This record gives sequence, structure tokens and C-alpha cells, in this order.
Amino acid sequence: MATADSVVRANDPIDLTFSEAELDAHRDHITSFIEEQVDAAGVDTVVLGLSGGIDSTLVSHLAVEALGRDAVHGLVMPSEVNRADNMSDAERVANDLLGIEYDVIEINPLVDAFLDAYPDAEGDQLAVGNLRVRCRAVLNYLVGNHENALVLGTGNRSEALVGYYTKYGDGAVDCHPIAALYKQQVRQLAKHVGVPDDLAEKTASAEMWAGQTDADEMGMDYDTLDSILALHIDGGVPAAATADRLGVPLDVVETVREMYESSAHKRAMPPGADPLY
Ligand SMILES: Nc1ncnc2c1ncn2[C@@H]1O[C@H](COP(=O)(O)OP(=O)(O)OC[C@H]2O[C@@H]([n+]3cccc(C(=O)O)c3)[C@H](O)[C@@H]2O)[C@@H](O)[C@H]1O
Ligand SMILES: Nc1ncnc2c1ncn2[C@@H]1O[C@H](COP(=O)(O)OP(=O)(O)OP(=O)(O)O)[C@@H](O)[C@H]1O
Ligand SMILES: [Mg+2]
Repeated sequence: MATADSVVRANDPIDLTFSEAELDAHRDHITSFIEEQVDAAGVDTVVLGLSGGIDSTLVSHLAVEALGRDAVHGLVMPSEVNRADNMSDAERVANDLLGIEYDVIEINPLVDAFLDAYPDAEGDQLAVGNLRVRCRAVLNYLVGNHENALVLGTGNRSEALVGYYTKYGDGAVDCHPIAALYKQQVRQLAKHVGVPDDLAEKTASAEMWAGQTDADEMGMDYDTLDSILALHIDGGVPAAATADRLGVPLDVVETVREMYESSAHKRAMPPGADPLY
């Protein structure tokens, strides 16, 4: 894992700033999408995890715009590794910003029960971190089943392209409202719809273990990752030209390509030896 000192930052990241008109168009498109998904499923409500981070803050905000506050149920699910200020921000979003119903559910007892059942995994930071994420997915679907609600995903384009999420964890959802937005565009749209700057500008963290940040783990900040994705992966610009253009070492661009390729399985249905459907 990279340390804070070794996080790569492009000298000249590309500008992915939306115009006001584009922000309005994305806002309309995403709220319509949420309405359509709910209608098509024949349900009235949605549920999602609230982490105090910007992805869930934006999606919950747009869900309230689409469906009204009574139709959105938040779950704040602290574990022993979550920072208290993130959990209080999650409650602030539910209470002050949106006025939605929410529950606070501690997941430590669930995680401990799994590790009691399979103690070999104890101390395996990644496996236990993914377990925490998957415990939240189970709770999302418990509430979703009980309330006849769709589970809203909060994954953005940057995370999806490099597989930076837990398979059947935060990836286990019924739809992906902000799938088109690179991370920096999530922040732009959040500010545009009125999310306070301190929430929109927060350091992104999966909080799978204490002190984790996305930039430290991936070895680059999101402006750099987004630039490489937009130019090289989405834009088809060759790796060397992308590295030159952004002012980053070639191996950083190659690392992103490797993350993209090795995570293809997360963006596909599980293969069958024969067609399953
Ligand atoms: N080629 C392949 N074809 C089919 N399946 C394949 C596979 N390679 C692995 N797999 C399966 O996938 C599993 C590995 O995937 P997975 O369990 O997801 O685990 P993995 O990708 O190793 O870890 C999850 C990553 O996402 C990050 N994350 C997670 C959750 C939230 C956030 C956030 O930003 O909030 C970030 C986390 O920090 C970590 O870097 C393997 O154990 C195996 O079961
Ligand atoms: N402690 C938590 N309680 C409830 N939901 C959570 C918690 N931690 C993560 N989640 C859910 O998992 C999702 C994925 O986490 P992720 O960190 O990518 O997004 P975020 O926290 O909303 O934004 P950021 O990436 O900026 O931290 C969250 O959007 C949220 O829905
Ligand atoms: Mg987070």
C-alpha cells in the first residue's frame, strides 16, 4: 500500500469540470432514473447506507429530490474502525440536510459473529474489511425486503472502472444512480445541489480499516486517477502519451490499466459453464 508521501498527483490533471447546464442535466437525468427504477420495480421506497462520505450524501440527496423524503430510508452502520466525525456527518445528512428516517445499526457484533465462526480470517485486514462492507449489504437487503424498498448504490465511474469496491458488498445493490460521474464530478454535482462544502470536499475513505484513505491505498489522488481514466481508459489515448500529457510516471498509467483489466470480473455477471439465462 502507498503511504501519504507516495501518493502520486498529476502535475497537469485534465479539466473534467461540468458547466452549470451539464450539472442541471445530470441532476435531472439521475432523479428521473431513480423514479423510473422505483416505478419499474413496483415499489415506493429506497434504502441506502449513509457513511458521511460524499457518494452516499449525493445519492441520498438526489433520491429525496426524486421521491420525497418519506420514501428514503438511511442506514448508518458504524463499526469499531469508523471515525466518529464521519458517523456524526452521516446523521447530520439524514437529520439536518434531508430530514429522512434512518436507523443506526452497530455492525461489530455481526462482524465478530462471522469471525467466531471462521477465526482463521482474524487479523486479515482486507478480508475483515470486506466482511464489514458485506455485513452492511446484508442489512441493506434486510430492510429492503422488509420495507419493499430498492437498495440504492453509491458507486461512481472512477470506482467502477478500477474495481475499487467490494464484490457483493457495496457493489450489491439494485441500481447505480451516479454511475456516469468520475469522483471529482460527484463533488461538483454535490455542491451544485446544495451539499455543504465541508461534506463535498471530505477526504474519500472506504473506512474498511482504521485510517484507510482511497488515495493512500490506490497510490494516487482522485484528480490523477480520473484524468488517467478519462484519457487512457475511456478516451483511448495511449499510455505513454497519457503519462506525458498529465506529467505522471508511465508506470502509474500502467497500474491503472492493470486495475481496470483485473477488475473486469466485477463489472460482469458471473460466467456460467453453460448459459444460465
Ligand atoms: N478474475 C476473477 N474472476 C472472477 N472472480 C474473481 C477474479 N479475481 C478475483 N475474483 C473474486 O473477487 C474476490 C476479490 O474481490 P473483493 O472481494 O471485492 O476484494 P478486493 O477487490 O480484493 O478488495 C476490495 C477493494 O475495494 C476497496 N473498497 C471496498 C469497499 C468500499 C470501497 C470504497 O471506496 O468505499 C473500497 C477496498 O479497499 C479494496 O481495495 C476474490 O476473492 C474472488 O472471489
Ligand atoms: N459506516 C457506514 N454506514 C453506512 N453505510 C456505509 C458505511 N460505510 C460505507 N457505507 C456505504 O458504502 C458506500 C461505499 O462507501 P464509499 O466510501 O465508496 O462512499 P462514501 O463514503 O459515500 O464516499 P467517499 O468515497 O467519499 O468516502 C457508501 O456510499 C455507503 O452507502
Ligand atoms: Mg466513504
